[in-house]
Formats: sequence, structure tokens, C-alpha cells
Amino acid sequence: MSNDADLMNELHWLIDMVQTIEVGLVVLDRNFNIALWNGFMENHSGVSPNAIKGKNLFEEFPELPAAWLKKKMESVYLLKNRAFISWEQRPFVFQFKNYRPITGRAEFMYQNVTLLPLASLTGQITHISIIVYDVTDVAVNKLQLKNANERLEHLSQTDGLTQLHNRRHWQECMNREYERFNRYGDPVSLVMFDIDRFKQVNDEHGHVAGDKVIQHIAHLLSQSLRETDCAGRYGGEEFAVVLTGTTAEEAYHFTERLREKVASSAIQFGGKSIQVTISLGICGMDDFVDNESQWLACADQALYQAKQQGRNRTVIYSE
Ligand SMILES: Nc1nc2c(ncn2[C@@H]2O[C@H](COP(=O)(O)OP(=O)(O)OP(=O)(O)O)[C@@H](O)[C@H]2O)c(=O)[nH]1
Repeated sequence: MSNDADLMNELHWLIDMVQTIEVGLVVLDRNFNIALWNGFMENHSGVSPNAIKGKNLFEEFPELPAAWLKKKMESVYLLKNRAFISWEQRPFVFQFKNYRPITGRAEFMYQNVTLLPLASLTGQITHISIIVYDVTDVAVNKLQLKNANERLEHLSQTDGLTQLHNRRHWQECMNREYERFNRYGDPVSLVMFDIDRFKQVNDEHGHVAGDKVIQHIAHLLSQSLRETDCAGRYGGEEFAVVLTGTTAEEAYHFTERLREKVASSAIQFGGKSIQVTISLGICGMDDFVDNESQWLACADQALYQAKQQGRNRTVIYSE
């Protein structure tokens, strides 16, 4: 007798716990009709167990991904094995609001979901249990960390003044393109350029104006680039660009367009209009280039010649 009472108590406690546990519990029959709907599900959906028992899950919640979820459940029936749905795969199955104070910024509850086959006394799988875990805290923390890491990575690769690649990152990009040329032999050109008589700009208008000029030129450069090109601020007023899939002659069209854009534009600063020009050197990848440093040195030499020949021009390196 006391054994029976123990069992009854145990059952009673279990039912109580199922109702109050901070985990969603749903039991469905073969036709996806609801046999059990616990307190967690009630609290978050606003639908009471009495109101929903016996009703079809997908008719009551038309926003559920029915085709996808049914396919998952069919495989649980077929394989008699549990299935897991992680928030990283699908942020939620049930569209519940997030009420957590700490992760209040999340618009919905992130969920991990387990689909569990439930056997009858004869051992047949007649029902399926959906177990819903609220993992909003974990998900939000992980997403924030990922976001912060991405921002840090971006910062470590970017020049603060121009938002172009910084020198180190640009160099990595140039090395990659050099390797790609060695492997596939596609044309690629390197351009080095700098602002003419920039010292005068600083001396006449001040350093802040000089910074504005650098930003302006970086802006014109960014506008002229293709997605695959790689542009960086190499030094103070010196820029470097790798133009992929581009011969030296094609690069010349690019640099002349950029040069003309710079020469025909003006920067307004402190009530004054500042005009500058740039000089550019191109080194197309060719047999005479033995390594990355030489590639860079040749472009730099072409830039030097452009300065020597009177500035505001492009020179293509030739041996
Ligand atoms: N405003 C500003 N000036 C910079 C920055 N980096 C370098 N400079 C200045 O750029 C000037 C470069 O001068 P130079 O190397 O003599 O060359 P230049 O006057 O441009 O003359 P050429 O290159 O021969 O046409 C120096 O005065 C540097 O102080 C920067 O980030 N901001």
C-alpha cells in the first residue's frame, strides 16, 4: 500500500515538475495533434493546455516551418532516434518573445530543440516529444562575442584615417595576389601613388586640412575600385593598389581616370579651396618580377620617375 502511495506521489511530483519546469514540453501524436502542452509553452504562447489539447499543432501555429519540421519528425519516427535543432542552425522553432532582463535586446527567444520518439507500452513509436530549451543568454553572448571579434579584426586591418587597408593587411593581400599569379598566371598589376607636393599643403593649410585631402583621395580611389581590387594606405600620403585581372596597359586607364578625377576636384577647408594632383607608378606582373619585394620596388621606381618627369602623371615600369 505504501509502495502505491509512493508511486502516486512520484507521479504527482513529476506532473508538477513537467508543468513548472523552465523547458518547453509538447507531446504530439502521429497526426501532429497535441497531447501535452506544459506551463512553459502556455506562458510563452499565451495558449493554455486545455485550449489546445487535441488540436493540430500546425493549424494552431501556422507560422511554424511545417514542411521542414514534419520532415524532421518523420525521420524521428522512422529511425526511432532523437533529433536536435540548434539555434545556430535555426534561431527558433516557436516564435516566442524574449522576456529575459539581461538579454533584453534579443527580439525573440533563441531555442535549442530536441525531438524525442515516445514509445507506447507495446514498444511502438506512437508519439513524439518536442523539448524546447530557451538558450537566449548563450546565443546573445556568443553573437556579441562574434560581432566584437569581427569588429576587432576589421580594426586591426583598417587604416583609421582613410578606412582603406592598413599597410600590413595590404601587404598580405599583395602577397596573396602574387601567389595567385604564380599558380594561375592571370594578369595583375601593382600601382603605387602619392600626393604631389603634399608638404606644401600641410605648410599652407595645416595638418588637419592635409588629413582631409588624404581622406578625399582615399574616397575617390574607393569609388574607382572593383570588388576584387585591394587598396591600402601604404604610408603617410602614399597609396598602393593591386588590380586583379589587369594588365599594365589596362591599369594605365585606371590610373589616368583616377589622376584626372583628383586633378579636377577640390577640397573645401576653412573657407579655402585646396587642389592637389597625384603621381602614379605601375608595375604589371611580368617575367622580370622574381618576388613580392621586387614587384613593389618596380612600382615605386615608376612612381619616382613620374615625380622626376614633372608629377601629375602615370609611368609604367619597364626594364
Ligand atoms: N596631414 C598629414 N600629413 C602627412 C601624413 N603623413 C605624412 N604627411 C606629410 O606628408 C608630407 C610628405 O612630404 P614629402 O615626402 O616631402 O613629399 P611631397 O611634399 O608630397 O613632395 P613630392 O612627393 O615630391 O611631390 C610630409 O610633410 C609629411 O609630414 C598624414 O597622415 N597627415
